[in-house]
Amino acid sequence: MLTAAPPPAPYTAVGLGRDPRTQSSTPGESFTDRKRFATMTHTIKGAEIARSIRTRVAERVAAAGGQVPGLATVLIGDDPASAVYVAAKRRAVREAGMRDIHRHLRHQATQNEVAAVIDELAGDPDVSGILLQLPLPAQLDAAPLIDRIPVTKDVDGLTTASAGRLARGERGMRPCTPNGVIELLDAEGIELQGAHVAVVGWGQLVGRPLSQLLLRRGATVTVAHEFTADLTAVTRPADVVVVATGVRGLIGPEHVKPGATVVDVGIHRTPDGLAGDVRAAELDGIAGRITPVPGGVGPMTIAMLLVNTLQAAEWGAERDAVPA
Ligand SMILES: Nc1nc2c(c(=O)[nH]1)N[C@@H](CN(C=O)c1ccc(C(=O)N[C@@H](CCC(=O)O)C(=O)O)cc1)CN2
Repeated sequence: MLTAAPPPAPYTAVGLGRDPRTQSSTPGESFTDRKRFATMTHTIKGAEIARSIRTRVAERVAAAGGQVPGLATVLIGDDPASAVYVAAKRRAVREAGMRDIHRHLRHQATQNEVAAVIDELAGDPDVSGILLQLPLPAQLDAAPLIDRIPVTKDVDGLTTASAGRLARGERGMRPCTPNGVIELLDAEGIELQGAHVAVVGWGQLVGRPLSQLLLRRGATVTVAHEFTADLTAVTRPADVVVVATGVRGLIGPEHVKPGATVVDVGIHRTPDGLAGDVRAAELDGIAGRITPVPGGVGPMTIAMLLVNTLQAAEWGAERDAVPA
């Protein structure tokens, strides 16, 4: 059944319209003026929130006994960042008491070789979920490979079928990072219904699915990107700004309304360590809340992958159940 998104409701965030931090600044106002109203910027502890989700998943796995959920990770090539992420996912799977299944193909793997591995995992009853780590080497076409993953095992929520289910508001797997962003906002008690959320980034992994999830929560969503002509005009009115562009340091104080929540999905490896798409230090005392890099959204991606794998195992058990 097609269900409509919930109607907009009055914005219920505490203090809106009274707290000067939440009021848009007037034209010509300097950042120094805006800082006059500043209070402490709260750092959203994504790593802690992720840890508590992972603990709850592990408890559910232990309580279920019998059928152990299994996650199959497929890594092609030797991209160092991908290797780090896959290793972290596999560690999290084992810590949760799940079965860790892994396939590593050489960088030159062909489309047919990868397809054969996915087909083999798709038919394996011990595999509850399949994850094809992205990005793939240039000779491979990701979309048809992702679409070989059965929708019931699509723990990344990236198949065409899962994306369609999300667009239509039907039951299905949601991509891990956008799901993690919503979890973070919920954990912080940020009211989404009626809030104005600016999503900066249009990618399939984060921006597009996140905008759909937010719409279904009753947020007023504006989607922008690094080529938006006047990005500030889009982000400054927003109560929540989520940034997933892959452009390091794109967002600074000029883009953010005092008191707004800023969620940084970007991760860049620099000589000074990890950095995000947001110039976080410059937002101190301006943003009401901000996610750090590292320790913000990244760990949530892995926690939500475990949640999806548990869900996939439950769907697998339902599918395999013999009717009485
Ligand atoms: N098939 C997929 N590929 C990719 C996805 C995805 O969701 N599915 N997302 C990203 C990368 N990613 C997961 O794969 C990911 C990114 C970051 C983290 C994380 O925990 N980051 C830490 C820092 C760790 C480090 O980089 O040293 C943090 O932010 O604190 C986990 C997973 C692209 N590919």
